[in-house]
Amino acid sequence: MQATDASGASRKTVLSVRGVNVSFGSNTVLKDLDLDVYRGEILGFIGPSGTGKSVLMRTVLKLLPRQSGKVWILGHDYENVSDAERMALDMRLGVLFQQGALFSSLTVRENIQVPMREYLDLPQSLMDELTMLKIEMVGLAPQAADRYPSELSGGMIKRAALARALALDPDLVFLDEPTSGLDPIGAAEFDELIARLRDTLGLTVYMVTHDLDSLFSVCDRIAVLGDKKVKAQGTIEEMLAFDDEWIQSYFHGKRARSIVRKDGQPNRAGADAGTMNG
Ligand SMILES: Nc1ncnc2c1ncn2[C@@H]1O[C@H](COP(=O)(O)OP(=O)(O)OP(=O)(O)O)[C@@H](O)[C@H]1O
Repeated sequence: MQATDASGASRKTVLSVRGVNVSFGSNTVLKDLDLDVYRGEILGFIGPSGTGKSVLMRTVLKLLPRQSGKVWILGHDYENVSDAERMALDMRLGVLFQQGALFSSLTVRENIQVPMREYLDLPQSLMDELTMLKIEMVGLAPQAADRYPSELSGGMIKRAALARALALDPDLVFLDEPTSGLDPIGAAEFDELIARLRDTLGLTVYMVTHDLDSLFSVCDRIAVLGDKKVKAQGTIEEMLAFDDEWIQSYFHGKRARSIVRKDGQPNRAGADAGTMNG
């Protein structure tokens, strides 16, 4: 699908959400929500706690039902595809859930091979080879392959979970708060890794985050959830100038001061130094 942005440039849409409504009983979480994610971008998805960022990600992935609305992924109506098309589409998506969600009884190698076993029919030797490539790609030492999640640090768990999300060479990856729980240096390194993978693999990244550093240092665009819909989307510069109380206090509040300059422009040096997190 092609879309035209505000500058008139044509961009390929890899995820398109239109008019999505999600309620749990009388609790309406998302109402008439629209969102586009473009090929090759890193989109940061933010919003106050409990407003439905995870619900949207899970709804898009069909892990939660929606009452109405449409979701197109990589040009396909995700609701109306055959089982075979759905499987082919699922292989092009990678997901990193909050806390990593690795299987605790499996080693890192076995965790990474779960999607390979589910979707591919490969000899064990080839799976082992591919696994070691993924491990290297996310910056883990080869010895990490035989460790169990309980033997890994928080940062290693995130990297292992990312390696699993990349197991099938996806086009689009969903990351739910990938840097939460990491110290500022670990978080900055993880951001760099995501940016590098986007550049080298041509990934499109949909990232739910609370991390101001990530927004400033790696996100190309930001979408803000509020009032049950996407109430603003654009570049960091556009967000800094956006006339909305929550967005202003988010980007100009106490936490943000070291990464937003007095003139309201992003202080890239401050962001790169990884001085803020969480
Ligand atoms: N399976 C579910 N059943 C019922 N209510 C749910 C379910 N999942 C989420 N909710 C509700 O949906 C709302 C949004 O939750 P969600 O976890 O998406 O928020 P969030 O924006 O991701 O929050 P945070 O930033 O704190 O992670 C909350 O009110 C939550 O209680």
